[in-house]
Formats: sequence, structure tokens, C-alpha cells
Amino acid sequence: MNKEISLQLSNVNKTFRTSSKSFSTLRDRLINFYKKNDVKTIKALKDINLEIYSGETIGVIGRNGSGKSTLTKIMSGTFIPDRGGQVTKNGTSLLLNLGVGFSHELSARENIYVNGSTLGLRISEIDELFDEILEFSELEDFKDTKIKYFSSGMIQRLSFSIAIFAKADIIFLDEVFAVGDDKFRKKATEALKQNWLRNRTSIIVSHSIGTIKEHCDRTVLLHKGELKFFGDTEKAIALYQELE
Ligand SMILES: Nc1ncnc2c1ncn2[C@@H]1O[C@H](COP(=O)(O)OP(=O)(O)OP(=O)(O)O)[C@@H](O)[C@H]1O
Repeated sequence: MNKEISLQLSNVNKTFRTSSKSFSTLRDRLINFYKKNDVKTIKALKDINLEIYSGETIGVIGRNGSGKSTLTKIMSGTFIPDRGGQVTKNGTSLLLNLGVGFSHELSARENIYVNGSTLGLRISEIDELFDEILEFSELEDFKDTKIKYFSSGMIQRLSFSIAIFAKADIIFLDEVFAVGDDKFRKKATEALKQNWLRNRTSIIVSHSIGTIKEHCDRTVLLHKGELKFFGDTEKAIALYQELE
């Protein structure tokens, strides 16, 4: 079978520079004028090379600070790699960040339209999906309430309910499996499987080994910014557990 490449990373490095001189007020600035500025360099990703094929579900695991979110942001285009690195994508992509991009002064109804548009849906498509989105979120009684009055769980549910209808060829799911309460979580996981994991290329970042084991065809193991392993999910998990 001829596999089509969905996403390819070549020589990807990511360096962050942080400065100790970060003052929010003029007073701070004056008091600390003569203080030495310690610039720290963090190599969050070191020479990453990988290929992901169309339709695969890929897991990304690693300990805190190993570079998982940085890798996802590079793959989705939120961050650019250091010079010399290359990310090649076949199709459109979407980084699912629950609740990000919502306006708290707008109602659930208005946010469905605004957020749906940013996720690639046309207004006429949102018109058609509107009732389904609202029903899925179980927030029908709050459709005209400003979301500043919502709990964080309600906002996540609304955000998730829009995202499952989003249009993209590749989706990045950074810790989205913990959405809502137990009952909603089960329903959300099933919807993700139906809408995304079965049909498209998906990259799942999670600290939940159960989630990775359940969904991922292959898994990336990151350790201190390095790609320690990429392949069989069971093997990646075993290696990850040896790290601890
Ligand atoms: N915007 C940033 N500016 C400076 N340093 C950053 C930035 N983002 C990440 N880092 C650093 O890069 C390294 C990798 O961070 P990253 O968030 O990718 O790790 P992670 O594996 O997703 O961690 P976690 O499991 O805790 O979410 C860390 O040392 C972190 O401090």
C-alpha cells in the first residue's frame, strides 16, 4: 500500500530565550535599572525528524517539560521552528484548544457563530448545525446567556461541541479528553472517535496512558526535547514508564 504523508518534520529545533528583566511598571524598571539581565536559553526541541501518514492517530507522550506542547504548536503552525527546520503539511490543520477564542461578553449562540467561523465553518453550515451543537453541549437553556456566567466546564463543553464539527485535514488534540464531567467525557470521546479519529489525521497529546493506548496507532516519546522513540504505542508506553 502506498501511504500518503500527512505531516513531515525535518531538522526541527525550537529555542526559547527568557529574560529576567521583565518589569510591568516604571517603578520596577527604575529600581531594577542596574540589575543584571540573566538571559536563559531553553532548547525545547532538539533535531526532530518524523513522518506521519494520512489517517493515522498519533500519540505524544513525555514527562512535564519534555516538549509535547511545543511540538504540537510547531506542527500546527502556532510556533515556527528555529532556522533550518522544516514542517511540511498536506492539507489544513487545527489545534483544538478548548475555550480559547471565546468572547466572554457574547452569548453561547453568538460564540457558536464566531468560533465556528474560525474553525472553518461557513455561516450557512453553522445555521444547519446550530441545534445539533447546542444539543450536544447540553446547554440549550443557556443559549442566550453571556458565557461570562458559565462555569469553566460549561465553556469547555460548548467549545468541544463546536470543534467536533470543525473542518480540517489534521487535528491536534492537546489534553482535550478531560472535558466536562464523567458522563459528558464518555459522549465526547465517542464523538471524537466518530468525527475525527476514524477519518482524519489526529495527533493526541495526553498524560493519560489509557487515552493513548485506546486511540493511537503510533506514539512519539519525547524526553528533554529529544525524540526518544516513535513507533508502536505499547513500546512507547513501556519506554516512557522506564523513564520514571
Ligand atoms: N513560550 C515559552 N517561552 C519560554 N519557554 C517555553 C515556552 N514554552 C515552553 N517553554 C519551555 O520549553 C520546555 C518544553 O515545554 P512544553 O510546554 O512544550 O512541555 P510539555 O511536555 O508540554 O510539558 P507539560 O507536560 O508540563 O505540559 C519547557 O522547559 C518550557 O519551560
